[in-house]
Amino acid sequence: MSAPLFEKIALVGIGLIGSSLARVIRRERLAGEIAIATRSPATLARAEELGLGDSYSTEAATAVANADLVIVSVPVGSSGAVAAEIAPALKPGAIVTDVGSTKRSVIAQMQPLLPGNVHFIPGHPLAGTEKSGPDAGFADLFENRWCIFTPLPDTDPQALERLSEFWRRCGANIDTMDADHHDMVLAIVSHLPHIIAYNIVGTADDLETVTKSEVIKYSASGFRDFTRLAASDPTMWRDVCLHNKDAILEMLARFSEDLASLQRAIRWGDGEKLFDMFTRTRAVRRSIIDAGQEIDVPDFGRQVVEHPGAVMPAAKS
Ligand SMILES: NC(=O)C1=CN([C@@H]2O[C@H](COP(=O)(O)OP(=O)(O)OC[C@H]3O[C@@H](n4cnc5c(N)ncnc54)[C@H](O)[C@@H]3O)[C@@H](O)[C@H]2O)C=CC1
Ligand SMILES: O=C(O)C(=O)Cc1ccc(O)cc1
Repeated sequence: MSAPLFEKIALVGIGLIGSSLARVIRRERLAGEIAIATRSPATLARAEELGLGDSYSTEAATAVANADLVIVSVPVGSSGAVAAEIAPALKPGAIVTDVGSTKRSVIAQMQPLLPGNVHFIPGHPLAGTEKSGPDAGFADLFENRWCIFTPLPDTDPQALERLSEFWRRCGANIDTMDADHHDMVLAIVSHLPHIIAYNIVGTADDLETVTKSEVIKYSASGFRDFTRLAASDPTMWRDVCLHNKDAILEMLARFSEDLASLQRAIRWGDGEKLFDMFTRTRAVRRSIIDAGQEIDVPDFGRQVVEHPGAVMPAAKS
């Protein structure tokens, strides 16, 4: 049997993403040892019950000691606190990465605190569900999904290749881009859809006295799709909104302008404009499906994977 890719992997945070990693690392034998740390004793106990690792601690510093690869999978607003905790305990030469949904803020929080003798490579697997916690993870989560790295100017190519190989063995396809570009692309393909979902479900909930329980009774599949996204973890999405503020506000401004234009077309009975727009958007979905980007999502029908290249607005000049 060949040697594992890493002697010891430490997982800091063992929710949906951390526990999916634990499961695929075990299945693919990517580590000689899996050390798990998470802040909450109840979550840690559950991870142990599920047998996700080989050692367990509420102290991140304990888990990362002697680890060759450290993967931080916590809400992006906690990245700095985790970096401060692990910094003194990291092994020289270790690779430290994260999975956060925003990259500029994570880099700003972590990089200044990490020692210069480790390889910090920010990452983001574009794979997830609306669920959270250690029970929600599954080993196939990253299968045929993108993992984006936003390397820093001095990132060691060999460390990047080693981390890329790790994610490929987890089933992912690799892409690299700079952090600002990542944050803008993700704002439109992932952050705005969630914000729009939270908003529409909130509006429907506010109308509940008018509609009585009809929102639940008659919820057609369109509304149900929004409720799935709007059921996503509140802490995680609060942090995404606060930590990708600029890009999200820019995309929201564009979105609001386009919505006003749609509103005007409806008010003035401009059927041609509505038809043309709906025809254009139908083609976007077609091209995503043709690119092989449609996947199964556990217990919720079909979902279209966000692909960074698909709907990028023109760059600001
Ligand atoms: N949920 C999703 O679909 C995806 C999430 N992400 C990113 O992955 C990261 C983790 O998300 P999930 O696994 O979904 O969240 P989760 O809520 O399922 O798990 C978060 C874990 O972090 C732990 N934690 C929180 N603060 C901590 C701290 N200071 N020290 C140690 N542990 C701490 C929690 O106890 C929990 O185990 C987030 O940054 C999120 O943006 C990335 C891709 C998809
Ligand atoms: O559940 C869904 O549809 C998602 O879009 C999951 C997701 C959430 C956050 C990410 O940064 C990446 C993927």
